[in-house]
Amino acid sequence: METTLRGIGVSHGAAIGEVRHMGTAELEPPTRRITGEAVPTELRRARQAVEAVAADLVARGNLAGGEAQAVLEAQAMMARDPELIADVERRIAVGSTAERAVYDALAAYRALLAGAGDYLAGRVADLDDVRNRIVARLLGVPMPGVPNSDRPYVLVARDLAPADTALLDPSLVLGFLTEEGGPTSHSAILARALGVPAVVALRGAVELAEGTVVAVDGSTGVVTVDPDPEQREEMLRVAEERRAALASATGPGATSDGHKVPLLANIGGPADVADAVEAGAEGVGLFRTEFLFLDSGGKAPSEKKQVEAYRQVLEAFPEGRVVVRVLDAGADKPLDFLTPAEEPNPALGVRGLRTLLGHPEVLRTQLRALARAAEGLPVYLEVMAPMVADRADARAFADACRDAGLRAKFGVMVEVPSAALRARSVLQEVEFLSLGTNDLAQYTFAADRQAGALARYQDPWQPALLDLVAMAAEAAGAEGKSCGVCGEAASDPLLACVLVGLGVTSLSMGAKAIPYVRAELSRRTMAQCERAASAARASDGGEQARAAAQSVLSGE
Ligand SMILES: C=C(OP(=O)(O)O)C(=O)O
Ligand SMILES: [Mg+2]
Repeated sequence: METTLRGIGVSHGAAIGEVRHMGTAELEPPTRRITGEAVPTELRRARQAVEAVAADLVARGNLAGGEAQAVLEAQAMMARDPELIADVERRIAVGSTAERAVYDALAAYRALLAGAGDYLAGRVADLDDVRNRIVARLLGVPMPGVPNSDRPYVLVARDLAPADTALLDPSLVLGFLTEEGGPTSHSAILARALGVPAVVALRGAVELAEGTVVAVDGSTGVVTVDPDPEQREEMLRVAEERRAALASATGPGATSDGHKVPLLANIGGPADVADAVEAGAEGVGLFRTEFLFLDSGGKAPSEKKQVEAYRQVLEAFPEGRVVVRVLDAGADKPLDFLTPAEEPNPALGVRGLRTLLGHPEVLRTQLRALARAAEGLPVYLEVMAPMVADRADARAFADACRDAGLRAKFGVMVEVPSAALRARSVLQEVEFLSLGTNDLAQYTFAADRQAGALARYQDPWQPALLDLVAMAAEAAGAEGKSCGVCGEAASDPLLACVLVGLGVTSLSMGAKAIPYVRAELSRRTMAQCERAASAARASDGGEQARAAAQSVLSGE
C-alpha cells in the first residue's frame, strides 16, 4: 500500500531505492564482575580501546576533510575526555569489566548531557556512536554503522552519526532519511556536503521495513513508500528536469531579467575551497573560522597558523569576495578555553562577539592575521562579527578592526532579532549585513536550534523570520549597503528566490547547493521573486508560506 511520509527536506535531489537501516543496535555488555587480579588487564584494555577508537575517528576525519573533519575530531575529544576516562577507571577498580565500565560511564555522561536541556541534545547521537564503537571494539564484534551492500540504497536511521556519514559512498547511498534531527543537525549538514538528498524529522522512518522501496524528494521533504509506476515516472521526470536545468544554468548568479545576485560558498576552512570553486562560487560568503580553533589543542591557534589558513582561502578567489567571520565560540560551538563552563543558558550567554570582547587579545590576533593574509592579494576581503545585538556591538567590532589596521569592509551578522529591528542604526557603524538565518530563527522563536523536537521552528519559511529579513534588507537598501544571507535558508532554491524578492543582495550556502539555487534563480524575474516574497509574508505559517510562494512562481 502506498503511503506518504512528510519530513523536512534538507538536502536537494531525488532518489528512488530500497531502504537499508543503519546498524545502531545498542550493544549492552553483561554485568559480569572481575577479580582484583584482572583489574590491570581491564584498565589496559579500556585505555587501548578508547585510544584506538579516538584515533580511528581522527583518521576518518582526515580522510573526509571539511566540516565532517571538525565533527569527527570533536567526537574523538569526547572519547578522550579525561573525566570520562577517570570514571571508566574508577568503575573497573571496583569490579566492572572494561566494556561494562565504558558502557556505564558513557551512560552517566549521556544522562548529564540530556539533563543539561536541549542545548546539548545534538551531541547525544555523537556520544552514543562513540560508546557503541568502544564497546564493539572491546567485545570484538563489528562496528555499528553503515549496512553492507553492494547495491545502491536509501539509508534510514534514527539520527546519523557523523563518523558514518563522513565516509559514505555517494554512489552507493541514494539518500538519507532520519527519524530525528533538524535542518541544522550534523546529518543534514553532512548530507548537503555529500550532495545526496536527505529528509530529517521524518516520523515513521525507523518503522519502514528493510528493503521497502521509497521515493525521496530532498527538496520538499516528501517520501513516498512503495511508489506506483506512475509516481516513479513522475518523480524521475521531475529529477531529470532538475538535472537538465542544472546543466544549462552556468555563470554568475542572476535572475532571468539580469538582476545580479552573487552566489557565494559557506566554508569551514581551506579543505572546502575545491568544492566551492568547482560549483562556480563567486567567492566565499561565510568562512566559519571556528574549525581552526577547534583543531588547535585547547588554545587559540598562533597568528602564523591563522595567516597560513586564511591565505590559502584568499588565494583561491582572485578578484573574488571572501567574507570571513571572526571566531563564533559558545553555545553550539563551545571552546573550553574561552566559553564559560557554567552558563544556565549558553545560547543566550557569552558567545560570538560577546566572547571576543571579553578576550580582546584573541580578536586582535585574528584580525591581525587576516590583515597579513590579505597583504598583496587582489581579493575583496570582508570581515564580519557573529551575534551582534545592537549599534554598540557593531561599533566595538569596527573599532577593533580599525585598531588592528585591517583594510577590509567591516560588517555584522544579523542573527539576533534586535539587530534586524534596528538595522539602520547598526549600519551607521558598518558597511554590510549578513543574515544568519539559523540563529535568527532560534532567537525569533525562542527555540534551541539543536533540539530535534523543536525543528518546526527552525523552518526558515516562517513568515516572522521573513519579516525580519525584509526589515534588514530594506534598511541596507536605504543606506546603500549590501545585505546577504549566509544561513541555511539560502540553500533552498525556492526560498532563495523569495529572499531575493525581499531585497537580499547575495546568497551564501554549502557549495553543493549553488547549482540548484543558480538554476532556480535564472528561471525567475525580479518581479516574480518580489510577488512570491509578498505571498510568503502574507501567510500564517512556514508550510503555507512555501505553498504560497510555489503557487505564485508556478502559476506564472
Ligand atoms: C550562518 C549562521 O551561523 P552558524 O550556523 O555558524 O551559527 C547562522 O546562524 O545562520
Ligand atoms: Mg550563527
